[in-house]
This record gives sequence, structure tokens and C-alpha cells, in this order.
Amino acid sequence: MTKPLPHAAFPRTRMRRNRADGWTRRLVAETTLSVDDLIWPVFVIEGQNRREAVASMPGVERFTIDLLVDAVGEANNLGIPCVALFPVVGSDGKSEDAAAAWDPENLMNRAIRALKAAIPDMGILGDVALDPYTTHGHDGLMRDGRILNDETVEVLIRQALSQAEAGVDIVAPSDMMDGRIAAIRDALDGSGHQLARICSYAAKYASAFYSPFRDAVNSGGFLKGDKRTYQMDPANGDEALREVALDLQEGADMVMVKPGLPYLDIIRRVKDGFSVPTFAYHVSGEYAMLRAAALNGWLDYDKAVIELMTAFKRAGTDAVLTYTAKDVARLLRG
Ligand SMILES: NCc1[nH]cc(CCC(=O)O)c1CC(=O)O
Ligand SMILES: [Mg+2]
Repeated sequence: MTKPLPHAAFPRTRMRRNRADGWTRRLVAETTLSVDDLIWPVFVIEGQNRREAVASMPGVERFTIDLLVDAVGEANNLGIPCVALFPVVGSDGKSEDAAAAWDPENLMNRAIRALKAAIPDMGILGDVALDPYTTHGHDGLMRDGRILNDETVEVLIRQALSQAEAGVDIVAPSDMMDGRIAAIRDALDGSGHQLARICSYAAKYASAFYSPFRDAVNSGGFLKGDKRTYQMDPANGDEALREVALDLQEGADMVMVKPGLPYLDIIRRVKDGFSVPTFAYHVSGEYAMLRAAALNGWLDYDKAVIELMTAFKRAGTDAVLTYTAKDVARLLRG
């Protein structure tokens, strides 16, 4: 901190001078939000030429692959650099051993191939976790009511490799098992996928804000218990830094904090502590709150969403996964 200059206080100093006109406000703005800061999460369903609304996420739809290609094409035209794919898996794709997770022909891998063929310059981030594929809805394999760590990692490797084979650009393990980043990095490198990036959901909290997502992917009804034995306790901040440090040592190219808004302090600490690409996930429950208030006329969606995204940037986020991405991109175009 610099020392205040003599006589620099009011009335000589008037903070409002720089706010007096639009052009000065633009000159002194510290944070700039751009379309390059957005990742759009999308839900994929089986079938042809169908789209479904998600009741708890007004404005969000699930798409069959053919319509997804169109929707992602629009996002590409808007300048959004990357999409995050989440498959909606029916009961026939769920099992104790989550075997469908690494099936080269599963919905996820077919969607990756279709998108890469149609829109090669769009980045694709693939979620790596078992929750769409397990009968109990957990992100890992379960035995005697416990989520197994090392056995799950073996399966996550296969899932990540199947996505890389399909052409995914970024694999994003969202499962919170220990040691999975190193295991996946070694497997990718050992099979010719040295350029496949890993975005680690490094600090993922056991949050109440995921429930609309679990509706959207139809895993909520299946989930037994909660995820507190692997996802983080919202009370902890230092622990997030340890998680990030480990995932970086293990080879993560980017790290993610999730959810977003209640954890802006974590984003700031991660960015200051490690100076690495740091993403935030503005999750389904945060989106639902915003939409619900806007639909009631209680706040202005357009203004609120720009303020929120700017806050993410100010906190140190390099990119935000947000269901609002297309809206934000359009608003930024003016
Ligand atoms: N691997 C699970 C996963 N991947 C993305 C989300 C939530 C995303 C959102 O709420 O928008 C979750 C939820 C969970 O942990 O149950
Ligand atoms: Mg970890």
C-alpha cells in the first residue's frame, strides 16, 4: 500500500470524479468480461430431433445429438470457446460396475464424435465421473456402503481414455477420488493422448446447489445418501489449497472450484496461491436461484448475470462454466 499523499483527502479527492461519465468508468474499469471467459455446460439425451426442458432450470434444455450439434454451433458462432458435456443416462445404462462409462459407443462418446466432426474448432470438455452410470448415483464404485477410491480410479482411467479416443479436448474428472489425476495423465500419455488436457475439479464441495443438475441428468432419484465422504466440507478453505496443490503436482492443466458464488474466496486464494488457469462452475442451483428471482420480477436477469460473471472475473477466475453462457455472449455483443 502506498502512503496517502498530503492534502489528498476530501474535498481534494473525490472518488466520484472517475464515476461521473461512461467513458471514465470504462477507462478505470479493472475487470473485463469477454466471451472468451465462458464454457457452456450442455445435457445430451438419446434419440432424434428432440429437446426437453429441465423443470428446475428454466431456459435450459436437454438435446438429442443432432439438435445438440445445432445448439453448439450457435454457441460457436457467438464466440464461446468450449462446451462441457453431460449425458442423461437411462436405467439401462446404469449398473453396479458402471461399465457403460467406458463404452466407446455410449451417448457421451457419440456426442463427442458428432460435435468434433461438425464443429472441429469448438473445445469439448468431458465430465469424468461415474454418477450417470451407477445404480446408486455415486461418483465412484461402492462396496458395503462405502465409495471405493483406488478401484474407482481404475475405472475412471478407462472412462477418460474412451473420451480421449472419441476426440474430447479436455477430460474433467469431477469425482474427487484421490490420485486420479496422475493415473489419468499416465494413461493418456501412454496411449498417444499427450495433448488431451486435464481440467481437475480440484475443490469440489458437497453442496446443496447441485440438485437441479441431478434432476437434469436424472441421477437425483437414484442417489443413496450424500457425497460427503469424497466431496469437500463447505467449512474448509485451507483444504482446497491442498487439493489444488496435489492435482497440479499430479499433472492437471487447469483447476476448477465448484460451486462458484459461495466460494469466490476459494477462487481468489487458488489464483493468488498457484497462478494457474482457474475455472469456476456457476452450478445449477445458482442458475435456478437467479432464474427464479428473475421470473418473479424480483431482479433483472440481464443486469444480474453480467454482474455475477464480472464478480467471477474479479475474484480471479479465468473461465466460468455457466448455463447462462449464451445469454452472456449475446449481452456482450450488445
Ligand atoms: N459428477 C457429478 C457432477 N458433475 C456436475 C455436477 C453438478 C453441476 C451443477 O450443479 O450444475 C455434479 C453433481 C454432483 O456432484 O452430484
Ligand atoms: Mg483431490
